[in-house]
Amino acid sequence: MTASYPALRLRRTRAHAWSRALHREIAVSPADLIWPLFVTDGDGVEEPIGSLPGVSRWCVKGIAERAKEAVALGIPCLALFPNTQPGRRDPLGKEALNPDNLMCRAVRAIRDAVGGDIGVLTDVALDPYTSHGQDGLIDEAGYVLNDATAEVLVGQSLNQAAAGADIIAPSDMMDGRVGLIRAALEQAGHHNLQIMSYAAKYASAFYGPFRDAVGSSGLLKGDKKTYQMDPANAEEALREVALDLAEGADSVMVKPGLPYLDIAVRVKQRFEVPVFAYQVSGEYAMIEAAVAAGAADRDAMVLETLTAFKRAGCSGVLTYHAPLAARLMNG
Ligand SMILES: NCC(=O)CCC(=O)O
Ligand SMILES: [Mg+2]
Repeated sequence: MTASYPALRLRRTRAHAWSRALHREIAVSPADLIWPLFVTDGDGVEEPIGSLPGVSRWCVKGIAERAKEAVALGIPCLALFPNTQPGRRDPLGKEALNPDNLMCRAVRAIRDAVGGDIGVLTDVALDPYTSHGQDGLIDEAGYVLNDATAEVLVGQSLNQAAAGADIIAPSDMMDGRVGLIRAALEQAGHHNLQIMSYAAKYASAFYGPFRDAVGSSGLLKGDKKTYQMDPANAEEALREVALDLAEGADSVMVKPGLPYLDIAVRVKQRFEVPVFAYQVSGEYAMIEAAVAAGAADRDAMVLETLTAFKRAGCSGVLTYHAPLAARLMNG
């Protein structure tokens, strides 16, 4: 039984800042953020990414500096993505298995710089390493092979684990790979290594700037619709999540973010497990374009979108705005 107007006036609790603070249902903090970073070769290199204004690729040393910055800001985790040199890309993505590849060097540099003060999430998929830009191995027709790819992903995961990764994050959408990776990690003694699976990753138009950032956009022919999900499907996302949890994922991700908040809500309500969202490159670029057009207040928009993820039930958000957001939250 609830009162009705005028006994009930919902504006009463909104009348003062102190009261709004008192009645706020959720809060966002730097601890909710995962900061994605792009790694490139060289020494003292910072390469701005045209389609992601304000975001750069950093050399390994630069990544170590960003790790120190993240620790100072209270950001608990970094996500790494390599921009592999063209000469090191091949149809099989073999560079993913190189213990001295960009990703592994960056993990070790972060460890040297800040020890265990920050978590390092490493992306598992072959698109930054293949000469065709697909996330896995392809047949003559260009179809991405599931089981052959999953085998390479296991090797890639073990390679990242050996370098010191804290969270293995398979983003490839092959069936069955979480179980295979989990079994291999257990067998290798990595009992506490987390898996955050990109469980519901959609074949989205919002990934364009990311492909520029890792250098795969010019290589990719066709699309990724035979493995990433159809944006029309929600029930299928719940099946994807159920499968990855059964195979040993510790947490699951929904990607992209804002256009798929309904998926995040349904996953959280159904499974009651840690859910993360990836506010992807195209979402970042939309905010920056709106700001550049004089149509938006960046700080307010960034904080509002992060609040929305938290309200939807997400434990955290991968966002390129992480350092800005942390600064704003820290006041
Ligand atoms: N596997 C990571 C991504 O595909 C990121 C996409 C984006 O930020 O657009
Ligand atoms: Mg799946």
